[in-house]
Amino acid sequence: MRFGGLVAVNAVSFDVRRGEITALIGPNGAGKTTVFNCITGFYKPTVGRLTLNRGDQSFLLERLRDHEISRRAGIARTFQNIRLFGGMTVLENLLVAQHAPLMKASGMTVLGVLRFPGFAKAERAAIEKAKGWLERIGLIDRADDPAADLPYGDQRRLEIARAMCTDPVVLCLDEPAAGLNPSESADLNALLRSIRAEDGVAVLLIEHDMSVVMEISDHVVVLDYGRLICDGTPALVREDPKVIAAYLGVDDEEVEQVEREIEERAS
Ligand SMILES: Nc1ncnc2c1ncn2[C@@H]1O[C@H](COP(=O)(O)OP(=O)(O)OP(=O)(O)O)[C@@H](O)[C@H]1O
Repeated sequence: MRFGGLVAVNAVSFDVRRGEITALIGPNGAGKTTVFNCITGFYKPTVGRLTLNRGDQSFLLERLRDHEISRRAGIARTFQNIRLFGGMTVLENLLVAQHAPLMKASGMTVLGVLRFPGFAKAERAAIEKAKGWLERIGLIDRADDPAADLPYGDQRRLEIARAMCTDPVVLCLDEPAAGLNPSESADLNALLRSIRAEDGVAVLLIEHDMSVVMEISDHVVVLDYGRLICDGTPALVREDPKVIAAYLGVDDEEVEQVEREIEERAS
């Protein structure tokens, strides 16, 4: 992905698998958000291919329009800053996420206004699904409160539930643990683990909090200056000299020295 003369992401290739949590990490400016923006259709990569395999269907994401990436391919995302509809209730936020199927069931409004049975059924199903997610994230008692009134950690989990209400196959989370206290962070980890176990979704997250990354991810991809420098299990990534050097801000020529120091410490 180029921005004028700047190559923000260069020849990066990795897989994200269903039923796994993949963390995308790297120092500031490494290109993580740019990768997210390419996957979710905010940017069209200058060169390259993003393939999503879903059952026997295959989607080339860079060729789809933004709304098709969420609706047809099944990719959902959250942002670094919370983007709930603060004035809407907690429940309404989850219904908005189901707007597309509801609009279809309402025959683009007409059947909805006339309360056709098909629409009433779809509406009930949407409310049931929303309530199911509120049970899962422990917010059913706050269903009718404005979303903006929730504590920060609850808002983060509500955002994830909202993304899940679109029935995604890939859930992209941009720094979900940012600003959370340890107890909120533990609740977030539990939610992500349950999504991995119960929903068969591929979770891709950008995260700076290494305790979250090491605790919940199955697979870690590390970027530095727009290039992929490591791709493997948390244990492998933690010991990789290139990763340690990137995080310590070590120059390229000093990487060998860091490698030697790590080997000496290990022996
Ligand atoms: N729209 C844009 N126009 C020009 N340059 C951009 C644009 N978006 C990102 N960049 C540049 O691309 C590089 C990668 O930025 P990106 O935001 O993807 O990094 P990041 O790893 O997400 O960083 P952070 O951890 O700070 O969020 C940076 O040099 C950034 O300045």
